[in-house]
Amino acid sequence: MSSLEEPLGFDKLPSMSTMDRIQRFSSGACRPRDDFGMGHRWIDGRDCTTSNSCIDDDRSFVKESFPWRRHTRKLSEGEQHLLQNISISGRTSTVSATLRESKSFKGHKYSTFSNDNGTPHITNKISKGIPKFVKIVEVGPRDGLQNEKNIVPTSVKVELIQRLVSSGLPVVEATSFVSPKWVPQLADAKDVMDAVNSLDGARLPVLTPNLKGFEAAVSAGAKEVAIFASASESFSLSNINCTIEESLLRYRAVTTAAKEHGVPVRGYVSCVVGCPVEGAVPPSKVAYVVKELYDMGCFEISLGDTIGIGTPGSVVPMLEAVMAVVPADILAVHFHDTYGQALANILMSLQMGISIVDSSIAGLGGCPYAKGASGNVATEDVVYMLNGLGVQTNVDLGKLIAAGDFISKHLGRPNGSKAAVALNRRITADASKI
Ligand SMILES: CC(C)(COP(=O)([O-])OP(=O)([O-])OC[C@H]1O[C@@H](n2cnc3c(N)ncnc32)[C@H](O)[C@@H]1OP(=O)([O-])[O-])[C@@H](O)C(=O)NCCC(=O)NCCSC(=O)C[C@@](C)(O)CC(=O)[O-]
Repeated sequence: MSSLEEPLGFDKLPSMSTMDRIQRFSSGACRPRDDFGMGHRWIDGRDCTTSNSCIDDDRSFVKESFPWRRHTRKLSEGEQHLLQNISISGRTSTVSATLRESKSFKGHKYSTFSNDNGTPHITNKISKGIPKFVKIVEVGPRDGLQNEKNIVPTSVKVELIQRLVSSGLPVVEATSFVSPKWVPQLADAKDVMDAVNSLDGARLPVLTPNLKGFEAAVSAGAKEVAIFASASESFSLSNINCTIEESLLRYRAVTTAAKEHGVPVRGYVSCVVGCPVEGAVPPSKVAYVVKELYDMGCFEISLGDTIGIGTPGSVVPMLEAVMAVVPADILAVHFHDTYGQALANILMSLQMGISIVDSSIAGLGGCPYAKGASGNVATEDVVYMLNGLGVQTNVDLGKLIAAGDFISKHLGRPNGSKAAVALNRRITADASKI
């Protein structure tokens, strides 16, 4: 497939049905860890043995993990109550007293999906396995801006980074030390780093495509770097002008130098489900590149759906293949939202044990070498969803929205976050009970 027209589905991927895969990875579907030769960290809060059973004996959950199966059994009184209140037929959901509001934003409220009156089963089944804390890696100042045609002044980039850091984000990717001929927008990387180096409260990694970039980054004061490989040969060539194997060779040089300097290295793998040129990318290829980056010492590896083409149907087998070769807790997911699938993919990834999510303020972004791909999932939308799930991020949504408005205003376009737009317009006044 050479266009972005069709979503990748299981028909393009080997064996095992969607249901089987998803259920296998639901927190309730404990599996023998010997299958994958890994520890059991990936199943959050549950201790699973090699006999495919869980110590907390939640076998019923294995059968009943997902809502589409609910109709096969009799609902409890509480469950019926909840379902009645979540009216699918209505235009807006009317979840009422069963849900408790818990957060406020700019004087109006938005809720956390927290259930307190006799409907624990459904909620537990959906949220079990989802981590209590998710680390958000903000990529807006780098991934978000790299594709902007008009050069954004350094002072605006710096203010954006300051605002993002002050919102509580633990990691803000600041810029890239790449060739200015390839990405002119980030030619001011050194100046940006000079201005933000002294900021406290967040790590500020930068992208480095080779040793030259790494050395420039370190001299500019970067304390963490990221290398970026691809699971697609074509994308590797168009993005960094070398094959996958050549890139791994370069990155080995970078990770070796980084070890000497005591600089942590994050790894990226692009095109983890699809490539704009090659179409579907086999999960085994993604797993291969991930393992290479892991073995060369990357402390964290981000899986990039560069063109935003993935659905839970293609993301699950990809994660399955990757989790077979590296531990889930070093993995991050990085979804572009071209097809509006990013939040669904994130939710599924969380249910599979991922606890690090990349996102971009106001949904900015797109790769200059992946034409047609839109921005990353908006950080505001991710935080809104996680708040709703009761997952901690330590991010102040109000400050985040202000940061998104700031950069959107500068770029002269509407904020790409739906949550930000809704909360700004206060159109959620009534929906705040949802
Ligand atoms: C990798 C290169 C440099 C190869 O580019 P090249 O042209 O093959 O490099 P070269 O080694 O032949 O050198 C050519 C010139 O570039 C210079 N050069 C060489 N390296 C650097 C450097 N680090 N910084 C500054 N200058 C550099 C070098 O000094 C030389 O300068 P000249 O002698 O012509 O004056 C180039 O292809 C490049 O910079 N690519 C980066 C492209 C990019 O940033 N793409 C967006 C990244 S986003 C992404 O990958 C996806 C991600 C991470 O977001 C996740 C996802 O969504 O999937």
